[in-house]
Amino acid sequence: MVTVNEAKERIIANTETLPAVQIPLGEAVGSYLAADVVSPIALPPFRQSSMDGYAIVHSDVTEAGTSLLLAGESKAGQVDLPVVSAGNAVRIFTGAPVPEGATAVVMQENTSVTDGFVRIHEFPVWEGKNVRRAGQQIAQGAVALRAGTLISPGAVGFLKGMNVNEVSVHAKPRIGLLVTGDELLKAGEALEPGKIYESNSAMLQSGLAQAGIAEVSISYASDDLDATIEALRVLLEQNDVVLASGGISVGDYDFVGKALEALGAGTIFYKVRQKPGKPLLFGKKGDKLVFALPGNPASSLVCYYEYVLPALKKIMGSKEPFLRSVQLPLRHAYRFDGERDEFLKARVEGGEVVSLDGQESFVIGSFAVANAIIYLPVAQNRVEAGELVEVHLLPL
Ligand SMILES: Nc1nc2c(c(=O)[nH]1)N[C@H]1C(S)=C(S)[C@@H](COP(=O)(O)OP(=O)(O)OC[C@H]3O[C@@H](n4cnc5c(N)ncnc54)[C@H](O)[C@@H]3O)O[C@H]1N2
Ligand code: MOO
Repeated sequence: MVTVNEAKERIIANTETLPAVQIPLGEAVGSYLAADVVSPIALPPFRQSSMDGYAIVHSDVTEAGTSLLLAGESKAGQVDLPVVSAGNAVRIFTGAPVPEGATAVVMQENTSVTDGFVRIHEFPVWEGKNVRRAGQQIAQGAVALRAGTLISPGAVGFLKGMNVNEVSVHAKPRIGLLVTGDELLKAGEALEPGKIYESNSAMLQSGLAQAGIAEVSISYASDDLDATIEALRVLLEQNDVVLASGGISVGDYDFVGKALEALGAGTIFYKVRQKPGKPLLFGKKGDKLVFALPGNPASSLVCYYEYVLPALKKIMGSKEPFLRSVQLPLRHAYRFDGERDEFLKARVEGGEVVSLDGQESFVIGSFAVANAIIYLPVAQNRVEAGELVEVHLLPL
């Protein structure tokens, strides 16, 4: 049995980031950059107006009410531009090039036009007002995004704007998922005595999809040693990471541990001093990782968020693989006995956190409405209302 921290350390120490692959930017959301991206151009590429109004020489405006001669126009995309000289103003629009000679733009709401003259109703107008400098967002040749950055929609917009259409990201792991349990029914089958509907595979697959891993091979094995060995053998051959659900405790029909042993997978740890999820096993066969997740749905999902997801994020190149952790006051007092650290399904609401009803490991309904997990080490087993606790935010 290892502690929570030791389990996390061993996982990170035994997890390698996958090599880089070049992919179209349009497919990169959810991937992590494998190399710094250097901007091939300055952004903006030229001086731009940030307002619809008039481009002027700022020092011409000596008082509110100064009149300037209207001398041409610059609209977005225009190539041939007038030059702005002292005493003149050029009509200009948002995003349009600021003509040579102009040092500021006055928004049109602060002007009035009569007989070919523009009256400026503001004072002072400083140099650079309403003008976006060339390279103000990023200079040509500067690092736009660092290796390890998650490609988000914002990152896609940023890179597209500099005409970067392909990126070097870390490859995503191929995941194999083994579902065990003779009591499990597939979707649509009629409910029978002693049976339940299988839900862990879809739950884990949704978590993986949210982490940007769409392809998961799922196998099912009956509660039988040979069937479990064969299914795991194939999954280990064809994937980078294998997850197994159920069959990892001490019952007579729990075969996942024995099957991994028979396949020569080394155990890096078995059992974590935690509730739920105690019987978690983490092992390795060559460079393939195996997580045997306890079958209880809430145990399975806690282990997924706290251990599997960080491993997968490190494999994909994330430099911050664990759930974001914050300290928040607990709304209610909470006590527990026993020797295991606790992970509580929780909701962060209005600057505090509340633990939800239904903390048993077979209860998944509380997870369905949770947005966080509270982590309470044994040393903090008597928490008063308002006391700070460690909260891990779910990636929702
Ligand atoms: N004598 C002991 N018994 C148990 C111990 C122990 O230390 N000594 N540990 C308990 C703990 S803690 C957990 S957690 C479970 C883990 O058991 P397994 O990983 O072997 O899981 P199963 O027995 O196969 O299933 C447990 C539970 O979850 C349901 N289940 C399983 N798979 C699915 C699925 N795909 N979808 C939905 N539900 C699933 C299953 O029907 C069981 O109710 O062991 C305790 N026992
Ligand atoms: O660890 Mo089990 O998940 O307590 O029920």
